Amino acid sequence: MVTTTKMHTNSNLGLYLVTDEASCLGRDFYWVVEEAVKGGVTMVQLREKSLSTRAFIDRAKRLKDLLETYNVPLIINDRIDVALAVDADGVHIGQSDMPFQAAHRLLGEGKIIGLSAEKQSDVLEAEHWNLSYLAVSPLFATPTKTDTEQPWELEGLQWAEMNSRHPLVVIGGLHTGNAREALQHGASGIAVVSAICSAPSPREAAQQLKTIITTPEPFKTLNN
Ligand SMILES: Cc1ncc(COP(=O)(O)OP(=O)(O)O)c(N)n1
Ligand SMILES: Cc1ncsc1CCOP(=O)(O)O
Ligand SMILES: [Mg+2]
Repeated sequence: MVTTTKMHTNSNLGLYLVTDEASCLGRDFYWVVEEAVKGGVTMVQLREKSLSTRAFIDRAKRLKDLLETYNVPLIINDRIDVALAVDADGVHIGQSDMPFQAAHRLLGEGKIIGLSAEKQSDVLEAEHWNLSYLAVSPLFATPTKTDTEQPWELEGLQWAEMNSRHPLVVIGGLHTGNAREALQHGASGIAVVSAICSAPSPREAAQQLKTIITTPEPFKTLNN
C-alpha cells in the first residue's frame, strides 16, 4: 500500500460526480444529481458536449441553484465562458481545452481549476501551475469516453502520485469494486459518471462509494 501525505487535502474531492445525461437512462437529470448528492457526492461537474451555449447556461444556472442548497460546488467542463456566466465554483480543463494560464487569468483568484493529465509529461508540466486537482485520466478504459490516450492503470497512478504535488482525482471505469485500490495507489478523489448516473439507485450507489472513500481500510496483521 502506498501512503500519501496528499490524501484528502481538498475535502471537496472525495466523491466527484461528472454528469452525462445519456447515462441517466431516461430519468430526470436533476433528480439523478440530487439523489447522488443526497448519497454523499462532494462535487459535481456539468459536462455537456452538444448543448448550445444558451442551453448550457440555463442548465448550469438550474444546477447551481440545486447544488447551493446542499453546499456542493459546481464545476463546468471545458467552457470558461459558461463558468463565468453563472459564477460557477470552478472549471475542469483537458489537454485540448483552454490552457491553464488563460483560464486562471479569466477566472481570477478563488476558483477551482482541475486539469486532466493523460500522460507523464502532462503531470510534470502541471507542477508549474496552481491547480486545485490533477485528474489521472482515464485510470481504466471506459465506454463512457473512448477518445482517450492509453489508460494509466494502477501503476501509472502510483507514478503520478510520486511525481505530482497536486491532489489526484481518478476518472474512467471507477466503481465500488476498484475505488479502494485507486485510493490505495494515491487518489484523493474518485470521479464517476456511469457508476452513479446509470445505477438503479444513484443515491445508494453514491452512498456505497462514499463509504469506501471515508472508511479507512483496517490494518492487515501478519495472521490474515
Ligand atoms: C474530473 C475529470 N477528469 C477528466 C476529465 C476529462 O477532461 P477532458 O480530457 O478535457 O475530456 P472531456 O471531458 O472534455 O471530454 C473530466 N471531464 N473530468
Ligand atoms: C469524462 C471522462 N474523462 C475521462 S474518462 C471519462 C468518463 C468516465 O466515465 P465512467 O465513470 O462512466 O467510466
Ligand atoms: Mg475537456
